[in-house]
Amino acid sequence: MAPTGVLRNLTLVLGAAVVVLGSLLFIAWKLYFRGTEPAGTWDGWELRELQERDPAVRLPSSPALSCCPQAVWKQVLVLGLDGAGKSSVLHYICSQKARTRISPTLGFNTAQLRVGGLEMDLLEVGGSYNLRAYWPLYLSDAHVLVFVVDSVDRSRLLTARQELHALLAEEPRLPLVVLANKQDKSDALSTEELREELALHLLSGQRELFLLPTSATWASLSTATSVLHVKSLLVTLLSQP
Ligand SMILES: Nc1nc2c(ncn2[C@@H]2O[C@H](COP(=O)(O)OP(=O)(O)OP(=O)(O)O)[C@@H](O)[C@H]2O)c(=O)[nH]1
Ligand SMILES: [Mg+2]
Repeated sequence: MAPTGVLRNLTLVLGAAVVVLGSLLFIAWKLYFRGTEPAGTWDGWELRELQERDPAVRLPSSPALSCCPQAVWKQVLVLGLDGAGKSSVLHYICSQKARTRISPTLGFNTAQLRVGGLEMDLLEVGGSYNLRAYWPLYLSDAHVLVFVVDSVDRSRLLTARQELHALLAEEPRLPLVVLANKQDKSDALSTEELREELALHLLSGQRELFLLPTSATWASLSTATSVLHVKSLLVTLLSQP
């Protein structure tokens, strides 16, 4: 391999390692301080984008004093291939607004939502090839996995299926919410077709498993494919004892 190729690969690996370290630090930070932030409502949300170059610098400032120490903290891990719509879905869930332009996630995004006594951290790890190797590191803290699939991207369905099955092989009980995203597109596969293509029956077993059609566009705000249904489902799932 030419020296420039080696250097490029080395840079990619180092970049990804920095991302992972930063996000693990962030999770540790959240675990350490969980329950010490003020409670809010669906309107009380934050979305942070932490890029690969300076993850530590962008860590949140010191948390506020405790007002609701009894709040229950849960983490939702949002994964899926690059371009599937993870950031769009997150943004929509948190702000109830669709975004017309969104950049690929180079590291990870995190958002916080509070509903009554439930505090949810939603963590998206980018879906590009070099970041997928790190997905399994985030599973152990997750209470629910949301896996977003581009319902139009037929050529990569097999890859999505392989990544999902590999991830869950070691997690037989982790609840799974699969989002059949981009249902607004005319050539989108239906949820039944996707259930088959992703071989979801092999993943059901002991876990709770849901497959929802979604669309993270303005036009779908009040339709059956609205991402807002995901929000309700997550609250229901995570409110269980
Ligand atoms: N038509 C349509 N486009 C969507 C939908 N959701 C996302 N998109 C578009 O798909 C592209 C990728 O969306 P992202 O949200 O960045 O995808 P991602 O899964 O976060 O990708 P990575 O961060 O690279 O892993 C963007 O151009 C979005 O505007 C949807 O429901 N319908
Ligand atoms: Mg993204």
